[in-house]
Amino acid sequence: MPLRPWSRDAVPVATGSEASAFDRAAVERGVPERSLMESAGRAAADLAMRLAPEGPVIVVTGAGHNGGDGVVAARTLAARGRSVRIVAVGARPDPDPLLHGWVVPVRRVDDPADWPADAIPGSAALVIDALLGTGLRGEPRPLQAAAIRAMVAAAEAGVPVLALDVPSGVVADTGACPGPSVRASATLCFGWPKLGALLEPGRARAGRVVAAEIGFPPSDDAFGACLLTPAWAARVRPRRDPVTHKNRVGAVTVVGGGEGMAGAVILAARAALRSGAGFVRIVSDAANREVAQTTLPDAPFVPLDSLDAVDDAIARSGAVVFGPGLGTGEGRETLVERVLAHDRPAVIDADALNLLAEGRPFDVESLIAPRAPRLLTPHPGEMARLLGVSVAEVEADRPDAARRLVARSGATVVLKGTPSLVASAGRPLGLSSLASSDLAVAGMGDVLAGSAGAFLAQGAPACDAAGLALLYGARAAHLTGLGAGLAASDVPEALPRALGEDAAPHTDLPFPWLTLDLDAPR
Ligand SMILES: NC(=O)C1=CN([C@@H]2O[C@H](COP(=O)(O)OP(=O)(O)OC[C@H]3O[C@@H](n4cnc5c(N)ncnc54)[C@H](O)[C@@H]3O)[C@@H](O)[C@H]2O)[C@@H](O)CC1
Ligand SMILES: [K+]
Repeated sequence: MPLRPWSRDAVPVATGSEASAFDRAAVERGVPERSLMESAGRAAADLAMRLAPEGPVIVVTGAGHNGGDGVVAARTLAARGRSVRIVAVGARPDPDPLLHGWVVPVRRVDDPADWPADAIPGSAALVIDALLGTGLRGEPRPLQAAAIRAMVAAAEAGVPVLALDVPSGVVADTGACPGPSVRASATLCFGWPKLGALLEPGRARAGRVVAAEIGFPPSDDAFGACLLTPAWAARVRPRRDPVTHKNRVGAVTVVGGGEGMAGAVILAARAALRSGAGFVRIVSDAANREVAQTTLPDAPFVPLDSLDAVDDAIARSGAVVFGPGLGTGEGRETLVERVLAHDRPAVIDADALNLLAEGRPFDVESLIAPRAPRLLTPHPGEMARLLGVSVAEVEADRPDAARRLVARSGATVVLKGTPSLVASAGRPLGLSSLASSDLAVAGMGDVLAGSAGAFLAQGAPACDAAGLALLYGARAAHLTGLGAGLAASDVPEALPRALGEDAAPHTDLPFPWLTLDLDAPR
């Protein structure tokens, strides 16, 4: 199973506005706009020839620079002997100077009420969508909406669509689709992947996301987000010294599991062990002792009402995982106070978050300026409770919700979902590159919390621990080969294989300009 996505490291991700500001700054410092467009269009022609090695290509162009990229791609394909036609939507110069004198048939369409049915024939081998890029403002106007609908119809008839920079109709800042939007089989982003192609609903429209180096200056710290990839994980993950002992490689205490909820702590504890922790303790309801010790004899058991023993377990640990299956019944406040009084890196999950959301005994603001890193791992429902908003409001702007919880808590935040996000003060927003519907199964949150706890205990900063747990957990799930039949308890067993994989990320795209090759969502 080839390791995907391919990249050299984490990949900077630009919103449409950041990309436009960066474009302008590059041009102001003397980078010729035409040379950027030339590289963009030629990369598009390279990818088009790979996606459709033969047969006619239709390029749908708009009036802006996205359309210009499309004209360069059309001219390059024509110069390489391919049959290509432009469908020009809105004004472009005639003849277009970007054609460099090559003759490419152009069909102009100006009337939204009269979209020619044969403009995009079902016999086309590929449609290139160069209608709207980062310049889209508001809902596509009637003419552009008609062109988008024609491209959607072509996609539904089985013609592959290659979108340039962002599928037309998708807002490059947010992934929102205020009107009709193109369904691309692949999207080629110029310079950097656009945030809107990585966040839903834009992600589902973008298909495979490929990014190309086209001659921009370095982007150091210019953008607010980055894609966390397997190549990044392999670089930052903690590794054991050859000479060491069990307490030096990460001791974790998992605190959770009210009566009858032993499964959650066992999953988290097993995930911590399988993520490389050298010593894992379980603190849980006394009623769970037998099942915990039978299922996971490796982990010493401490009953959670023996508060002095709990203190002792935490004091001996490098990190705490607090909350899986905990329950929010009476008396839990004392435990919250006791556990969070420790100067220990902590993953705060599930019912520990629900207790904080109710201010029992204090709220997330009291976590600010902790002496040790805190990692909060809410799903959208828990996030909504913590912020006092609806789940719909969280889903409407997930990066904003994650950043707001960071501002309120001072902690690092993982907002689970597609994709899961990692937010931390002063760091770009991390997006997990390994989302899959296979992970939508009960107990995956417990596995994530346990795994993140293990990376924290091994010395990773909270944001790295979060990203590592997301990526290795998802990769482990993939390696099981169980698809939609995956159970959370399968994942810890596959974590060592994911962590031990020495395969380099793989791509079948042989282009020197390639900076990212990310599969379509499954
Ligand atoms: N400026 C640069 O340095 C580079 C820009 N590049 C390309 O340029 C694109 C951005 O170019 P532009 O800023 O010209 O913007 P676009 O080409 O994305 O869009 C602008 C055009 O869309 C129209 N438009 C905007 N909102 C609309 C709506 N709601 N309905 C219908 N039409 C609408 C505008 O009237 C204008 O004609 C990028 O996405 C990328 O493809 C690349 O060539 C790389 C270099
Ligand atoms: K486009």
